[in-house]
Amino acid sequence: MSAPELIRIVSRDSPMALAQVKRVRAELAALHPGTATEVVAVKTTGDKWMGDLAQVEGKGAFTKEVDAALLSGQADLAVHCVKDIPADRPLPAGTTFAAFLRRDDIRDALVHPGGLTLDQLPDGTRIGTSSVRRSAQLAASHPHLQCVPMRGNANRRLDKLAAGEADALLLAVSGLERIDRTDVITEVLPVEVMCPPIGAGILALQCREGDRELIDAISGLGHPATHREATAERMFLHVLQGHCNSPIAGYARTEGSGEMSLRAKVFTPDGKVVLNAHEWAGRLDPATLGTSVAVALLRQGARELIDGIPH
Ligand SMILES: NCc1[nH]cc(CCC(=O)O)c1CC(=O)O
Repeated sequence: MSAPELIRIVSRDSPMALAQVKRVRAELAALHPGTATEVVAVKTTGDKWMGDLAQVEGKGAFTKEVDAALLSGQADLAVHCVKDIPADRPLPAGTTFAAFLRRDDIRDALVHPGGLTLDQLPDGTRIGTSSVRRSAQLAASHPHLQCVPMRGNANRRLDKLAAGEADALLLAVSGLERIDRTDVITEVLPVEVMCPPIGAGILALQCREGDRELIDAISGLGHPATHREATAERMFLHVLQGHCNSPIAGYARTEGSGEMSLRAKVFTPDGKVVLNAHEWAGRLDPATLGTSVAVALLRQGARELIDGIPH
């Protein structure tokens, strides 16, 4: 198989994003030993702005500058967390997903410097999170805890925790693995306790549409089950027209039998209303499964819940 001599990889410049690029380079080196890679690191609006994401057109705050580097030809390949790619609009015109890497852990973890688990946290414990998905689920299951807004990349949040801005954090296990900080995890929360976001733990490799040789070379890094899961989850979010601050959670899972199911939830921010849906793919293709689960939630009133949150 022929592969380009040089691939310029663009990504955010956070420690987590750069670790993701390192994985991509390692997988590329194994598959195409003759191909050199270069890293183009960019700061995104989402990294620079520490206020409410909705105020900086939240959708795409972590992807806009990366996409621009790809489209302008400054780079050839973009690495994104699927979780951060808006699903309520198409990918930027002229770009396409060339591969989804094998999925990492999809769960969230509790980080509590005192070593407590979620059920052991005392009344009024301040959990640093700006995620409506996390705060709604916590409000439902642990109403005695208090969420305080916290943004910034995972390393910065750990610094803020150490500085006393919160008593505990919820962070993605996969993210902590990538920055090599699983040592701070005091409890990995089962998906039944904290339903993950759409696209959790998946890295997408995005190229320019016309770049045939590169797309062919990259597609060898793709993981088929992850690709199906990402497709089902993103179609689900697309049909719901979820936004960056949506009270939406869900995950597709491929069982040992090879069959995939998609479970999803929509909440009110106070966690008092939780809509649930779970369907098996059966003969449905992944995108149709995503549509079907979204429609099931829309029938239960999901539209009102999603639109009820400012964005
Ligand atoms: N919001 C930032 C972000 N985007 C993706 C991940 C985790 C890694 C992933 O799911 O791919 C994180 C950190 C977190 O939520 O703790």
